[in-house]
Amino acid sequence: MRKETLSLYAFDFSHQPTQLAMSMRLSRKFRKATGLHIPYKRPNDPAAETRHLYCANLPEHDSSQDWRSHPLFPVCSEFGEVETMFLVPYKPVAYVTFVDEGSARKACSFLRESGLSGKLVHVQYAEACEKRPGEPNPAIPCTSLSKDLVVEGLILKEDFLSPEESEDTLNQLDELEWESSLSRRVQHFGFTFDYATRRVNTLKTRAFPPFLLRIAQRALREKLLLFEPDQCTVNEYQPGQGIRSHVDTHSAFEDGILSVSLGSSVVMEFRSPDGLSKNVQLKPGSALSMQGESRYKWAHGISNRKSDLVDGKFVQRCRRVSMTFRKIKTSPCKCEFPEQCDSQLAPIPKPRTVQYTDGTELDPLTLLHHADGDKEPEIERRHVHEVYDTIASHFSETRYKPWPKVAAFLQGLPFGSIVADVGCGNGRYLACAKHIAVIALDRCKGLVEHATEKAVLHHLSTPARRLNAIEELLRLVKVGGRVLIYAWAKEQGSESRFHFSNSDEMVPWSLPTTDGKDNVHVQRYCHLYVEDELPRLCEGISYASVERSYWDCSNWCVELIKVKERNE
Ligand SMILES: O=C(O)CCC(=O)C(=O)O
Ligand SMILES: [Fe+2]
Repeated sequence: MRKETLSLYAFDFSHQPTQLAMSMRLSRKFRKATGLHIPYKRPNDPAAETRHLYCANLPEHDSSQDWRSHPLFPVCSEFGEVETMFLVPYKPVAYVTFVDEGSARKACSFLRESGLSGKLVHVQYAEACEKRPGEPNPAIPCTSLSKDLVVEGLILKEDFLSPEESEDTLNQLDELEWESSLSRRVQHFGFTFDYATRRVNTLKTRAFPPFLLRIAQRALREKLLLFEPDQCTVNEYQPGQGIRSHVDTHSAFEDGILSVSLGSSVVMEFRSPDGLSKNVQLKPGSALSMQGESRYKWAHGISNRKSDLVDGKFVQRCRRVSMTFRKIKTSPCKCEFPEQCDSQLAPIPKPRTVQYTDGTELDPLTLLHHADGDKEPEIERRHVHEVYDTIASHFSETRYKPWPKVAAFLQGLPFGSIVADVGCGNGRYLACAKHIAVIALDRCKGLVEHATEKAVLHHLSTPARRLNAIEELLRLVKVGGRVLIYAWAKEQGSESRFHFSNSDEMVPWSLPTTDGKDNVHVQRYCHLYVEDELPRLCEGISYASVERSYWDCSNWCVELIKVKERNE
């Protein structure tokens, strides 16, 4: 019974379900077993001839070997330039990408007729397909050796702790209390680092225990740390858990950040703003020191997956515990990388007045006081709706990553839930959770079980309109349904480019022009929420209760539950 009801609403949001990989079973099973995605798929049109060939029934190979040493390479090269080959691990299968379709066609006919080394080869055309987020990219080199690190300022000391010391340290950490407010368990020593704001909380302190002090002293002697650390964060990662790509806040910490690994090995990914990627395997007992360019310019992160690809082989992850040692910074950062530096970010100009097309010129915030009754306030019409119409496509290009806590909210909803995403923008949350149906609000009156609202409430210019919007969201959900609301915070995190002094501000948006001339700046009206403002606004709503209220990604957020019908 339950199943039947669910199947009505459980939409599959994976785009193009027909586009499975070349050998569908191979690809699915392979991905399940290894976590690695084959970067090719069967062409949409079965008759299409592409520049990629799928070749099966090949002689056995070692997928970590250089593809140029595979016997298929010289044969294919006879017909044109081979751009790359992908040797599928554990399978006698390879994909060959030529620079042009003509060469692929010739090689395809030859291989179909003559095979390889006297053996029949099964050949089909394939299409290249994007790697999915979180899957290892076999094209990014991964090293576990210090000598191969090519990121300036990155130092890897493989046997920093002996296996006995590593085990002993892990046991000592496990005897202490873990905090579990994040998705990962953490411990803080010295000052506390707040992962939400990515800033240090200088009030909370907990002394370094002697075993951590000893490790810190050794790192200092070995120049893996440049300053005596006064902050250490211990992170626990279960298989499948990671940390999103980030540059440790420049203004929060001095140069020289040290990560010591315990338990399992993991691959840490480094990305430079110039588009370069490098992967580093961190083995248990190793110490990775980020100094200079690697600390200030490169972002580092760990993908949420269960195994990593190292030298073409899969390494399963187990529980990993890392100790990150840092020295907090008390003055603005003056590094050589201003584009990555929160202390040196240039603010977008904020003119006092705006010249409107009808010739009038005024300070837009003066419009705020002319809001009258039910009519759409002038400030929202000119500085929210008209502005978003102008910037829509550029805005959408810059908003593509789902925020983890919003995604977690969606993922935590019961199977088959129906969700209204109010203010869904370019729909970046549509594919976050496949077990729920995310539908347009106005088409599903009365059907919606839960609602999320992001980036709408902070554009409403009066308290009455804000309350109305929240009540409207609650009207849409059933009793027991949840409403998640995000609204911009006056207290911005360190990664934010904005600094707000007032609760109502004009926030510029810089729009690139198509003719390459100077960017145009448009002004968006925003009401910035202070701590507790959202829950206080909701307090007067008798038919809903505030389940949670928190700060995330420079927004204040509330999660409400509708406890009864409005008029009950
Ligand atoms: O777990 C690690 O090795 C790194 C942690 C990290 O990058 C951080 O806490 O900023
Ligand atoms: Fe970090």
